[in-house]
Amino acid sequence: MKPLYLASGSPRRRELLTQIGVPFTAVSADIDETPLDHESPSAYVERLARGKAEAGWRALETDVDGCVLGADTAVVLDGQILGKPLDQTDSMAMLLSLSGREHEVLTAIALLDGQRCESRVVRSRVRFRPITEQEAAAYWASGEPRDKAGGYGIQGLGAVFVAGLDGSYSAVVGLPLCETAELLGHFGIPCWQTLSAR
Ligand SMILES: Cc1cn([C@H]2C[C@H](O)[C@@H](COP(=O)(O)OP(=O)(O)OP(=O)(O)O)O2)c(=O)[nH]c1=O
Repeated sequence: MKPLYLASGSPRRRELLTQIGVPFTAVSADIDETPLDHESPSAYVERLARGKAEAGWRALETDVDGCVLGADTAVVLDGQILGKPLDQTDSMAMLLSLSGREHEVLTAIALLDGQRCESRVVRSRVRFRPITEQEAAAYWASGEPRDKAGGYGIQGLGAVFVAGLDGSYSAVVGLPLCETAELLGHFGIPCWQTLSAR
């Protein structure tokens, strides 16, 4: 089986990939995440996922037989991309804008080897219950929003705001496992084999 590299510094993505039993090595893939003018959220996450996979590939140098997986997640409200909060004011404004409403979470994955790159964009809808200013301040103080797109983590304390989800839970956390497993299969890296060998 080809060695797999995960081009990500996200602990969530590492945990999710571990969940489906595929052995991998994490490599860093720092790229510029500034959206282009007039770029749609879907084009944005796909470009970044591909860019992270390519940056990971360049970091490998010697292992030309390997495969590199990159991913990117964006929270989208009224067509606007909400990134990671800059500070408490930004975080609270983000959370209060999501309060009592539905938003989209887009996660793109890209898988690359020496010959080709394949990518997918997974779209989920998340509905938040109304959130008070006091709750938004207390949530910031918990430390959870800091490194997360849209300023919340569905897998953590942020779950108390989530009244509904239509889509992929793992995609909201950062790596859509159904689609990731499918792409890995296209590149000759089956999850099932590893799972049945446990
Ligand atoms: C919406 C949401 C996002 N997130 C996280 C997943 C990602 O780590 C982060 C989105 O930012 P990304 O830029 O997609 O990822 P990252 O910078 O954390 O990691 P890397 O680029 O190195 O792979 O937000 C959650 O953990 N839970 C959630 O519910």
